[in-house]
Amino acid sequence: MRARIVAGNWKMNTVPSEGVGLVVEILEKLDSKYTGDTRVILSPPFTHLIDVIDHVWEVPQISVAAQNCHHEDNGAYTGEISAGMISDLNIDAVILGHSERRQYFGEDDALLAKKVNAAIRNSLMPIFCVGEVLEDRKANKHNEVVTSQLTQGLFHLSSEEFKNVIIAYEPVWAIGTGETASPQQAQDMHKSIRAHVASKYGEDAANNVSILYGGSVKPNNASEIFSQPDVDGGLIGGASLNADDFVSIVHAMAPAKGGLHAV
Ligand SMILES: O=C[C@H](O)COP(=O)(O)O
Repeated sequence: MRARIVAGNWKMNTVPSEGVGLVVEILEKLDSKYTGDTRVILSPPFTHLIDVIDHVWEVPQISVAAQNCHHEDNGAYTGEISAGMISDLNIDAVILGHSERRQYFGEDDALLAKKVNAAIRNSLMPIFCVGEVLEDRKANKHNEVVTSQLTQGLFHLSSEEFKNVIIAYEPVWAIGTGETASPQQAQDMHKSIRAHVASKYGEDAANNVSILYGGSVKPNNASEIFSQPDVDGGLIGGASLNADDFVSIVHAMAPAKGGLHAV
């Protein structure tokens, strides 16, 4: 059974002291011995990773993810951070392919495929983001765009490696805009992604991969989106910066939806 996950992507927000305050508040509100059946992932900026992992490492249901990594393991890449450096901090995962990385930093599928390899090589789970821009959606090309992103960026992995992947569908037109995909639009895309995974890796892999929705998820719309059968949780941006909102979104994952496997 696939994991149900709510991940908070803090993006380039909070200074380290504020980040520690946020994680402490989240832990208080979740209960510091959180044992809920929704896995929680916190993804702060690089500068806060050590502080955040220090606060959550004893809570088995909470993991920490970095927001990016370089595709090489080391070398003359001033200012960059490798997957091995992140992994050595006992971080579990890394977000790759976020639309902001694709849009503002020119990351294409070929580069992302190398970053995915670096993550897997260093025991980090890639949280691989895909999603179409508004023009693609209007031109009815959204499925084509997303399946191509998956094929080019992820589907070079072996079946064994693919077991460590989380997919996040984030329609670019819904990120930070207050506009969400409708629950049906999210379900349709998640179903299409799962079918595409099945065509490459088989039904078991498709049933076991967690597919998160991201794009203006808030406490007032999370339950409806999460209730869709192929939506296994969320990748939350803005609302993850407010402990009350984030915890309320974690609680919006319906317990009846199924079990959990280790991430
Ligand atoms: O990684 C998170 C997504 O970009 C969603 O951000 P948002 O919840 O602020 O729309």
